Amino acid sequence: MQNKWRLAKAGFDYDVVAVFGSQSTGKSTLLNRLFGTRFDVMSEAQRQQTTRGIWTDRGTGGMPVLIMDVEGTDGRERGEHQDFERKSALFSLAVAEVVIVNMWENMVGLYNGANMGLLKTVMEVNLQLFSGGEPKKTLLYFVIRDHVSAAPLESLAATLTKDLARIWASLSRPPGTESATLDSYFDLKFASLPHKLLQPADFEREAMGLRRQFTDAGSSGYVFKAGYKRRVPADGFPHYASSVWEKVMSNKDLDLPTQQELLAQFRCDEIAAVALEPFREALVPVRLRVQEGKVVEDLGAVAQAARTQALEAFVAQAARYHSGVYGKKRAGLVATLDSELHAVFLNQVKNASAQAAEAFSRDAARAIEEDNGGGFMEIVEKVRCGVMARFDRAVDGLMFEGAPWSFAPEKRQLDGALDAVTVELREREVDRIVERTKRLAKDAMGDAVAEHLAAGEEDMWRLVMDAFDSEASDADERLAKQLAAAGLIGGEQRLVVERRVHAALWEDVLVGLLRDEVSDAMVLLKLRAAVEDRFRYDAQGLPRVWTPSDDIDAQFAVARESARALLPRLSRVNVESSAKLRLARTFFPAGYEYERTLVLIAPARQRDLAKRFAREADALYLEAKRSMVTTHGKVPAWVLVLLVLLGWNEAMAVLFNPLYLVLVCMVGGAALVVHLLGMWGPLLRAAGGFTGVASDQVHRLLVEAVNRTEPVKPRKSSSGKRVPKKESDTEIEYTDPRRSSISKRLVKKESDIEMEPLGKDESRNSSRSSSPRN
Ligand SMILES: Nc1nc2c(ncn2[C@@H]2O[C@H](COP(=O)(O)OP(=O)(O)OP(=O)(O)O)[C@@H](O)[C@H]2O)c(=O)[nH]1
Repeated sequence: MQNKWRLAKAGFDYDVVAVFGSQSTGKSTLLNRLFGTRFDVMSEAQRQQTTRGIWTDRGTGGMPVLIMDVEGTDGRERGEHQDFERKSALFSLAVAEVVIVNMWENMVGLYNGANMGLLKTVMEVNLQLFSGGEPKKTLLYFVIRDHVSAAPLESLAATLTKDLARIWASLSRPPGTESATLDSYFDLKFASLPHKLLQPADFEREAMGLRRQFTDAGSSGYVFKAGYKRRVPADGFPHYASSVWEKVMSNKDLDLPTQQELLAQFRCDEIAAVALEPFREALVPVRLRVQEGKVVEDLGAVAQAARTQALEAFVAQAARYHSGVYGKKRAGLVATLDSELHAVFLNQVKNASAQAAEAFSRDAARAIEEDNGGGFMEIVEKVRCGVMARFDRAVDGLMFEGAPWSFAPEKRQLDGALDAVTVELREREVDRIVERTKRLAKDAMGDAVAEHLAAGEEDMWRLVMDAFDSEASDADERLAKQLAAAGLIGGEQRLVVERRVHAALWEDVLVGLLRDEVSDAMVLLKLRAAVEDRFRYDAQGLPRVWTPSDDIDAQFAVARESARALLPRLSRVNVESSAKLRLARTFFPAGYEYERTLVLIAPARQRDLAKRFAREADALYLEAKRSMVTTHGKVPAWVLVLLVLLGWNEAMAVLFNPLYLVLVCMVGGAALVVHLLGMWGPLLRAAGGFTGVASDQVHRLLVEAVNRTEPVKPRKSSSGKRVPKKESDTEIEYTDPRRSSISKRLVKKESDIEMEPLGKDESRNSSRSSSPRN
């Protein structure tokens, strides 16, 4: 249809004509005249059958007509294959809309002649083919050859019509067609041609006139009327013809409606397959990009164009076929197109979703970071709107008219993912606010806590708790303002955050500060300050100078006991006075056990500290005793006598030497002044200190001198770090504890503090002070 006759794209605009008749009656000659074909014509000299089987050709001069030259009936050569006549008639009537019955004039009226048998066969097979459905008319065009008699064509036509009616009446018709008349199945048309050999010129002229009826659609006798068409689209003709032929040759029932449905199914599938090819090709590049995780901007447009093109190509060809089959096949094609598109679209939506979630998380975090005054929720909502708008744009392009899909579930899923990111960001924001609140609280409470604990007064916990309560109230106020400004949360959720902040203020801030204050070094410092406060200074805060009349033991016992009483007080937080903690159940988060944080110094550590304090206190006591011996020691009488005897000459020399006398008087005067002022104790201590410093200096110089001669490796700690020199390790300045807090007097950090030498226990203490806890 395509390669030889160029008719495949003709749709329904083509016609099929077949010629029947007895053998060698000039059928091929007639067809060649009418249609310009080149069917073989029997040679004049050799009378034998020329046409065997059925031959087909297209009319020349652009005629969209297929002509079938059918083997003539009564063929002697066929012999036993008599049923070929019936089969060829069945096939021709199934395919051709116009059947030319070629006969000699002298055959007209011969009812028992070969032609009548042929006509009977034609009518029978026609009934077989069309009785099932809507009757399809066929034009029977009788061409009477060698019309040489005087009988007019009308008379011949009437004779033939009568014969046909008789045959029709004699047919046993299938149920439902009993009352059907001949003309409900056939139109009859008659023409005659002069003798080809006797009247060649007339023959040619009239043959040309006949030709116009087949070529000139405008002529009144035009034979190819729309009602005769078998409605087999040109591109389906080969399949239809071969399928009919197959049925005919295998003697199977042949009904045209079924054949046409089968043809429609076959052709619609073929057309759909062809239409799908460019569609799939157009999708390949975008599908690849989508599979790489990209969002393809023009995916919707590309897909829609490819889909429309495929459908149009299908409709253009398939719509000519059986409407029921076509409808189903079209729906099938649409389903295939849409399912392939949907798979790509789903990937695109998945990519768009992932990109939206990522962009939201990143952009929102950045916008919060660069916050220029907008509230948290305002910022997040703005970013979210932008992200969702981008997602909608990517998805909207995929929703074209009649599309059976919706991406609402994917959008809901994305909404859920963005909600989760929002919650995460909000928690991070709340964490930041809580951290800020904690920092402020630490700054605010740090000094007060240190001061109250350093004073160690009976009511120190009340003061500490007052400070905590007040800070907690301030923090609540600050938090409420910050949360409101950020538009973060309110109501129940705010209460939850508040309680979380309370727990942080309590444990991370206050208890943290308190634990710093009750480290070993700090506790020992406090205890020592407490004992010194009572033992070394009098009620007016002046340093004591011990005299033999003082009861050092009693004074020391009182001072030590008062200091010892401080240790248990420091060991546990007393929250009785806190109004906030009285309502701990609603103040802290549910399940928070603040009681476990109350113990600051465990009993074992308390015992250890008590021992270490006792040793330090003993040192104070011994120092006090020594100062009294130094100040008030008595010189024995024999020493004085010995002194007079041995120093008589020197004394006389001094007395009689004016220079020495003046010097002695000055020294004596100064000593008298010191004595009268009661300054011997401090003076001796100052002298002792000076001697100590001088001895240290000498010691250092000696060590340096030795080191210069013999290099010594630097002393290292177990961790490999250089250990500072002992001489500069400790630098503690003591002043009146009633005038400033102990904490402020601590110049070096606690780990650097080293107590005074304590004889045999020194090594044990020093090893304990370098333990990890310290
Ligand atoms: N008398 C007469 N002879 C004709 C006419 N047309 C053709 N012939 C001759 O009849 C013979 C058979 O012609 P074909 O055209 O081959 O006849 P056919 O019916 O096609 O023959 P088969 O294909 O063998 O059945 C040829 O020798 C023709 O010259 C005609 O109109 N009148």
